[in-house]
This record gives sequence, structure tokens and C-alpha cells, in this order.
Amino acid sequence: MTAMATTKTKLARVFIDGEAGTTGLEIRERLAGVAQIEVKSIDPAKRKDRAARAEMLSNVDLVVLCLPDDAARETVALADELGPNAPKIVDASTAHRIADGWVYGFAEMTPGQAGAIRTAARVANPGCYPTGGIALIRPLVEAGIVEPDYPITVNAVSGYSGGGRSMIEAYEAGTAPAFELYGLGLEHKHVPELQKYSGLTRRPIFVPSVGNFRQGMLVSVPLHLDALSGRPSLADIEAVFGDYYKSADFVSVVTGPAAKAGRLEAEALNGTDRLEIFVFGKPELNQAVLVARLDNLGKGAAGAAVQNIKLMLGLN
Ligand SMILES: NC(=O)C1=CN([C@@H]2O[C@H](COP(=O)(O)OP(=O)(O)OC[C@H]3O[C@@H](n4cnc5c(N)ncnc54)[C@H](OP(=O)(O)O)[C@@H]3O)[C@@H](O)[C@H]2O)C=CC1
Ligand SMILES: CC(=O)N[C@@H](CCC(=O)OP(=O)(O)O)C(=O)O
Repeated sequence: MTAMATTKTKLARVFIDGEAGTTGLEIRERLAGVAQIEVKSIDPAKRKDRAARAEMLSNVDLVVLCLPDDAARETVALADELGPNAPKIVDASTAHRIADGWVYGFAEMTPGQAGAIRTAARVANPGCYPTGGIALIRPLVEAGIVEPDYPITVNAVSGYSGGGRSMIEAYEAGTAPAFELYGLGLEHKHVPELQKYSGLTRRPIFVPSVGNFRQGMLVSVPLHLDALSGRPSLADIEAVFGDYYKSADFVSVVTGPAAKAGRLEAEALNGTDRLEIFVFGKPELNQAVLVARLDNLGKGAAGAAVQNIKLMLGLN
């Protein structure tokens, strides 16, 4: 008999804590297509059981937290108890986005960010709205066009899946409004990460809204060009974005007729992990509106999480 051993590549083991939730399901679907990853599931009856979760943590290479903030903190505490045997962590909740010891999981944010994610043990996945806002603001702050203390306003609209299971149920039962502004107390949970990673010293005003469509997102930033450093033209701003994202796989700058049409719908990137940037405006008025379009469940959540998981496991 030929002694030919079958060589089996070792798969990376990933546990999705909260795999039955909105974000967990999206991540699970995406990981099903990654040959080098084996997703480990917990007995659904034990999904909130501390001992069962601790046991799972000790048997995987990476855990993704798709949980409310308090439950995410609890899983991190369980991982801390494992010391050097703790798995790597990607946290999709808001709990650790500006916390020390965590790397912010927006790979295109700076030239070094993908490298930082690659070597990190703990990565905080960005919020959906900050993904759009930071993508628009940070390049202009770094280019010196937007001063860090410029009074920035960010407006945004999201599909209702952004609100998780309870909001999805309310919309699908027909009990939610067709459209509403919210966060009008100006304390939305995304403001701290939006400010920090955009590089702003002045707290931005953030006005989110939600409409009667399942997923899709537009994040917009109005600017008075004559109040910016160097009074840039629309073309100058487009050029900054074009250069900043020239090597990015998932972020692109849309120019030409689409950017001149003067209107934009929110659902065009649904089902993708991409983010598009548009520069609208009228030179004679010295006014511009920058817009980021993304799928809140794609680049705004699960797409970014899978991008981070792959980087952390050395798969891209
Ligand atoms: N929806 C979105 O667009 C985005 C959401 N996020 C973040 O991801 C996280 C999850 O959100 P989302 O998927 O929308 O929420 P969902 O409400 O859809 O899902 C949350 C999941 O967590 C489970 N869960 C709740 N408490 C515990 C616990 N103590 N132990 C174990 N499992 C628990 C829930 O189970 P059960 O229902 O049985 O209680 C449910 O399966 C949140 O922190 C959210 O902020 C991040 C980016 C985007
Ligand atoms: C429509 C809606 O309610 N959206 C959520 C944000 C969803 C999201 O991506 O935020 P996290 O990643 O921080 O959960 C909200 O405004 O709280």
C-alpha cells in the first residue's frame, strides 16, 4: 500500500457570538464562501450560557461579537480569563470603538490601517454611519482642506435593518413611520468614533434618519467651499478622494454623469461590500455636498467584519 498521507490544510476556526441576529447572519453567509474558515456554532439553547460560551472561546482562533454592547463586554471578559489562549476578537458592537487596546477596523481609513488590523488581537468593527462619515471627512482633514475644528455636519439615512431585529419587526409589521429623523438629542452613539477617526477636534453635528426600506445608506456632508482652507474647487476635492482611495478594493470615487445628476438613491450597493463617494456641488455658489453610499449591512457591518477577519487570519 502506498504510504501517501492526505495533506489536510488546517482551517481557521471562527465563532460568531450572536450568529442568529441581523449582523451575525450576514457574517455567517459571507464566511460560508471562505474555504479556509470553519464556522463553529453553539447549541442555540446555550447561546447565552456563560460556561458554554467560555468553552467555545477556548476552541476557536477568532470570535466575532454580534451582540448588544453589554453582552459583547461580557464575552470579552470571558476571553480575558483565557489569558494567552484567548482567541482574536472582532467586535461589531459599539462597546470598544474608541477603547484603548483596540484597533479600529476600517482598513481604508489610513495607509497603515490594514497593516494594523492584520497584526491586531482585538479589532472594533466601525459603525455603519461613521464608515461613511469618516470616509468623507478624514481625507480632507489630512489634506489640510478641512481644518480639524471646522464645524462639520453629517446627515444620513439608513434602511431599517440598521436598528436590528426589533426595528426590522416593527417595520415589517407596518407599525413604524415611513421616515423619521432621530438622534435629535445630538448624543447618537456614533458621534465619538466619527469625531475621533475623522480627525476632528470640534464635535460634529450628526443627524441620522431611517426610512421604510430594509437596507442601504447615504451619509452626506455639506460644505461651504469658501470657508475651507485654500478655497478648493469641486475638482480639487474629487482629486483628493481619488488619490486617497486609488488602491482601495472596496471604496471608489464616482465621477462623471452619475455625480452630476443631482440625485442619489440609497439602495444601489445593497448586497455588496462596497462604498461609493460622490462630490456634488455648484461652483458659482461655492457650495458642495459630499455623499457616501453603502449597504449598512455590507461595508457598514458584515462586509467590513469579514474584511477584518480575513486580515487577522492572514487570508488576504
Ligand atoms: N444592524 C446593523 O446594521 C449593525 C449592527 N451592529 C451591531 O452589532 C450588534 C448586533 O446588532 P444586530 O445584529 O443588529 O442585533 P440583533 O438584535 O439583530 O441581534 C442580536 C443577537 O444577539 C443575541 N444576544 C442578545 N443578548 C445576548 C447575550 N447576552 N448572549 C448571547 N447572545 C445574545 C440575540 O439573541 P436573542 O434575539 O435571542 O436575544 C440576537 O441573536 C450590535 O451591537 C449592533 O450595534 C453593527 C453594525 C451594523
Ligand atoms: C437605523 C438605526 O437604528 N441604526 C442604528 C445604527 C446601526 C449601526 O450600524 O450601528 P452599530 O454598528 O453601532 O450598531 C442606530 O442608529 O443606532
